[in-house]
Formats: sequence, structure tokens, C-alpha cells
Amino acid sequence: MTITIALPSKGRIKDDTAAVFDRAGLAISAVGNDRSYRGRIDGMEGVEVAYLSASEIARELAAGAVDFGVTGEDLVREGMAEVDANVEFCARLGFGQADVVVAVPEIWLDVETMEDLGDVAADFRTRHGRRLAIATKYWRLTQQFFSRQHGIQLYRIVESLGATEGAPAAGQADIIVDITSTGSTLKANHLKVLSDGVILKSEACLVRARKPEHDRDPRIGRIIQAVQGAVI
Ligand SMILES: Nc1ncnc2c1ncn2[C@@H]1O[C@H](COP(=O)(O)OP(=O)(O)OP(=O)(O)O)[C@@H](O)[C@H]1O
Ligand SMILES: O=P(O)(O)OC[C@H]1O[C@H](OP(=O)(O)OP(=O)(O)O)[C@H](O)[C@@H]1O
Repeated sequence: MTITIALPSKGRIKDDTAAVFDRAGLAISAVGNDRSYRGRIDGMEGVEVAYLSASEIARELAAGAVDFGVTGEDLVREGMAEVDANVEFCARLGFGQADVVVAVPEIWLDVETMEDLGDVAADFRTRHGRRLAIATKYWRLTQQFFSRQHGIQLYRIVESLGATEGAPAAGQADIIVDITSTGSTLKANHLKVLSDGVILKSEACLVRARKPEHDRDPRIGRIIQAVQGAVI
């Protein structure tokens, strides 16, 4: 069986991922020319590296099309239902940290918690003639957090594919769910995170797509152990 490991080909977690694999003693050489999107691990037979973007890696893990992937936990959890049944988070890698949060306009002075927001959502239609609108690209995480965890059902998700923090000022939504790391984008857009509004503390992870054939393949354990041992 060929084992495929999907690693970031670009973006903010690419270089740190390469450094972890280096430290793990899993040296990757390019297959073909230098700009190739495939590689192999020196000294390990039948292990292929596929270079993809962070969100493509989450999609491939969900489809079971790769055996391992390095990508953000947020993208993996957003990308599939029943996450823990389908994949294993083998190692948290210590970079790519970002929190997925619920943020509301700073001027909503009496809204500090999810409970306060639930009250706002319940009254919204009476007051404004429509449901509370949430801009996000994390619709699955948002639904799980609002509906399942907080029992808030009266809202509408407005899909946002970029510049989510600008949606409230632009009148496209009332509040947002997005990632933040330093907090400066939220601040610049006069948004504040609710005190219990952190949905997920994400970072880059080594993730394995659960497959029955992994159970009898010693290379699987070797790869996991090597990466776990390289995390500082
Ligand atoms: N400030 C940040 N902004 C966006 N993503 C961040 C930030 N900090 C960490 N991340 C994490 O980085 C991952 C996304 O990486 P990146 O934005 O580099 O991907 P990308 O190469 O743009 O991929 P794609 O094109 O597939 O979106 C996500 O898991 C995200 O949580
Ligand atoms: O809390 P902060 O440190 O301000 O970071 C958060 C922001 O950074 C990211 O956007 P980025 O401009 O990197 O573009 P991207 O969404 O295309 O990755 C992310 O989408 C947030 O908007």
C-alpha cells in the first residue's frame, strides 16, 4: 500500500511543517523537478508526499484520499461531520495557532456572553423584522456552537469568503464567526470577542484519516512517532 502524506504547498504553515518533518528525520526529496508538487520520504518505501493548500488538505482527509495531512484543526473540523470517527489528530505541532471566535460590534455594550447573544437573537425579528445574521466561512462550526452547544436557533448564516470582519460595517451581517490570532483585525473593525465565544483553539496538526489497512502497517506508527518526537 502507498501511504500518502499531504503537506502545505504554500501559506503560513508551509515552512514550519517542513521544519517539523526535518526534525522528525523524515527528509523529503522532490520527485521530478524542483517545482514538483510531489515528493518522497528518503529511506521509507512507498510513502508519497503530495503538496496541496491547507484547505485542500482538509478536503482530501475528509474524502479519505490521503493517509495523513498537516493542516489547521479548524479546517479539518469545519470540513467534515463526525470528525473524531473519521480522523485522528496525531500531533499538535505548535504553530499556525488561531482561535475561531464569535465577535460582535463593540457598541453592543450589553452583549458580553453567548447567553446575552441568545437574548438578542430571540428578540431580533420583533425588533428588526429579520433574523440575526452571522457572517462566516465556518458554517459547520457555527451551527454546532450556536444550535447544539448554546441552543440558539434563530439566526441566519451569511457565507463570507473573505474580509469577514468587514461584514457588519458593510451591513451584510450583524456579527461574525472567524479566526483571530493577534486580535488586530477585530479591533480595527470595532468588533469584540464574547467572553465565552471561543469556539475552537486551533493550530496546525498531523492528522490521520482512519483506515482499516493502517492497523497492520508499521510505517503508520513510525511516521506518527517521528513527528510526535519532533514537536518542541
Ligand atoms: N492569522 C491567521 N489568519 C488565517 N489563518 C491563520 C492565521 N493564523 C493561523 N492560521 C491558520 O492557518 C491555516 C490556513 O493557512 P493559510 O491561510 O496559509 O492557508 P492557505 O495556503 O491560504 O490555504 P488555502 O488557500 O487552502 O486557504 C488555518 O488552519 C488557520 O487556522
Ligand atoms: O487576529 P489577526 O492577527 O488580525 O488575524 C486574523 C486575520 O488574519 C487572517 O486574514 P489574512 O489577512 O491573513 O488573510 P486570509 O484570510 O486570506 O488568510 C484571518 O482571516 C483574519 O482576518
